[in-house]
Amino acid sequence: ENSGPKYKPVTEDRIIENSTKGAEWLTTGMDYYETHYSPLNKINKSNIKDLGLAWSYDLKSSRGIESTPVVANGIMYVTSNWGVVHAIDAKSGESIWKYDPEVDKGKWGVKACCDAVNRGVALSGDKVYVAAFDGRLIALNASTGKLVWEKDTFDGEEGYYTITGAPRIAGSHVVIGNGGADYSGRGYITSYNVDTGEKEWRWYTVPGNPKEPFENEAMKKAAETWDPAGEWWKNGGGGTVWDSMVYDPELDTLYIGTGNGSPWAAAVRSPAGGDNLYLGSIVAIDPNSGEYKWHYQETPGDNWDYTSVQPIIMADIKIDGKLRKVLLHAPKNGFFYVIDRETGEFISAKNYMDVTWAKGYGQDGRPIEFAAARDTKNEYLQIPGPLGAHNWQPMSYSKDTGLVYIPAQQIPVTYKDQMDWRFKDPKPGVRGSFIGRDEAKTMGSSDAVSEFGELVAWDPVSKKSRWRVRYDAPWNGGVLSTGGDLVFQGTSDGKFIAYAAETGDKLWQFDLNGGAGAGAATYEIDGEQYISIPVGWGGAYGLPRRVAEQHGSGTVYTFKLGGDAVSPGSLQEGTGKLVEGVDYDPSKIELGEKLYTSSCATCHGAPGATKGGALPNLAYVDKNILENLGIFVFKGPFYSLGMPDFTDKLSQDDVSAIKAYIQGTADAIRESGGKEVKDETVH
Ligand SMILES: O=C(O)c1cc(C(=O)O)c2c(n1)C(=O)C(=O)c1cc(C(=O)O)[nH]c1-2
Repeated sequence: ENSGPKYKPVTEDRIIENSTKGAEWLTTGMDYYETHYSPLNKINKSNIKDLGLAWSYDLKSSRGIESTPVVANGIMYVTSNWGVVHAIDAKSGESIWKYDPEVDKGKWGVKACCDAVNRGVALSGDKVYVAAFDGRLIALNASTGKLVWEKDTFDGEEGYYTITGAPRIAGSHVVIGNGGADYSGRGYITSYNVDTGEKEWRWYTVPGNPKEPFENEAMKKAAETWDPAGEWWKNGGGGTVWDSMVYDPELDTLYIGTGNGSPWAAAVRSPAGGDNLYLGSIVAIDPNSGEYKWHYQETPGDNWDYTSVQPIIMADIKIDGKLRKVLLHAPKNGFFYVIDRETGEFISAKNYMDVTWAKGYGQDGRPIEFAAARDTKNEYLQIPGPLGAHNWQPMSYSKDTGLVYIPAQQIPVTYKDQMDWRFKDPKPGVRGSFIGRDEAKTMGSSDAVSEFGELVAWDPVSKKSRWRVRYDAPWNGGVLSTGGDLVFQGTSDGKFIAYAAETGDKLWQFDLNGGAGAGAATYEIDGEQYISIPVGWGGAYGLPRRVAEQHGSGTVYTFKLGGDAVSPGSLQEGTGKLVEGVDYDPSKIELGEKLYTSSCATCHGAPGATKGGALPNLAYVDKNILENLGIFVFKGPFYSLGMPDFTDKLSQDDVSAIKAYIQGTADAIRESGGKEVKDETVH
């Protein structure tokens, strides 16, 4: 069937060998260390001005693209929404095959806390592995795209689980976690045999019912750090492993980052307090047995949606004159960690962005918190907010400069605990509760502090930044660093930029068809170096709002020296005109706002807050759509694209109230001369 050259199996030796050459990009983070760094240097400071588009490839998608391309045997593997895999000729940009797992989007879209995204594939042997949004781990023949095996990693217990992360290979095991901690859900990872797909082991990240036998010693220990009066176990407790895992073949250890608590408010989840292990932690696991080795908890007793799932990098660096095998980590909570990956020993933690929840870390590796950040009565200003000082966008560690390049941001919120909150008790006005979210916090915005983005060049040894580039807006893309002394980053305002790795001087820039999020990859074919970035605006911040004016179809842009391909255009999304003329009863606006907050805000944002992100802002839709809102809300024409069905949740009267709120807001904005409203619906 395969007409091309024979596919050379991807092995551990080959990944290790390639890490010093860089001709291929064999794991989502380049190699096992997941540095997002390549030694390739044909494209460098002296010739970067000649970098041009070699080819572009239309992913035919409209939501966030978050997958770093993986390149082996001249084939690039990129995923788009819901877990669709594209195999592309990495030199020409021609399609080789495409695999669509055909997720039932109407059924699963409602469970997307943060857009129906996918962060890429793993390669092993002659197979490529992807996890579909609906929980299936899928093995495909890497040269033909034919299905080899697939497993339901939810084992039929769907709840509110989804998968957005890339699987990782650890020896003969392929391991995958899931998302769902914002909707309850008990986090776990599962291992399958790479060849047969046979299930090998499962490791839960938080304990179950303390009255029942624990799965293992680690769960027993963990249960001592939760208050049983919190009844977290009835609904899950959180700790989902929805993004990073790294594998060290030398130590034969898998490192996972765990997610936030569910619900977010610690005082509701575990009233007597406690660290609530293993939330907000890095945990080392033996990939052969699935047994716990050690953990380090970055955010004890998470109270702020501070996931530790953000990309983990392995490095071997000198600290106090001694070469240490470490993990480098910049989770949501704003601190940069260096952890010994042999022992789990805490080496250092220092904030890389402003934080209002902790003053710093003690020698014991515990944060010194500010009391206000656990105030259960008063509203407080939380920095970082729930989208983090750094989210899933890959950071990069350059072996040449010794710096970590962090796509950082500040998105503050005001938080207030909802102490009377109950699991799965939908109420008008409780954000996201009609689509199953479990937060137990209300959120607002503050005029005292601003949102912005920053590219931070961080020295993990001196614990200081060497340079910073400031952006007006947050949610900028992942970072690639190269042996050409270059750092590449896509931005939320739709640029692809190259900086000098030592100084942060801007050297080159290219206009994209929309805001970028995914990290770039680089590889070499026939003596030429290529740099490739998949672009598609979305994700948690981008779903309801946008930064760039332009918004295009998901597109892979690939560059080379002297490239002169024609750049793809962008679509003009919507009219950009406030909706006008829908009849409504002004007395219903107040109820409408509450119902909107419970049902619509997570995905569509506040009406009029921006002109819309990957999904439309409802103050800017066509009059016909708002007039006929009921058609869309009850298993309507967008259901098959992932729009929830609000049957049994909203009545026709409720829909009228929501219409009144949207049209009323649009009218108010128009009357005020077009001033955008504040978005109180962050995350
Ligand atoms: O708690 C979870 O299980 C979970 C899952 C996900 C996800 O799977 O994408 C995100 C988050 N949390 C989250 O907190 C978050 O900020 C986030 C951003 C994104 C994204 O892709 O833009 N996903 C997620």
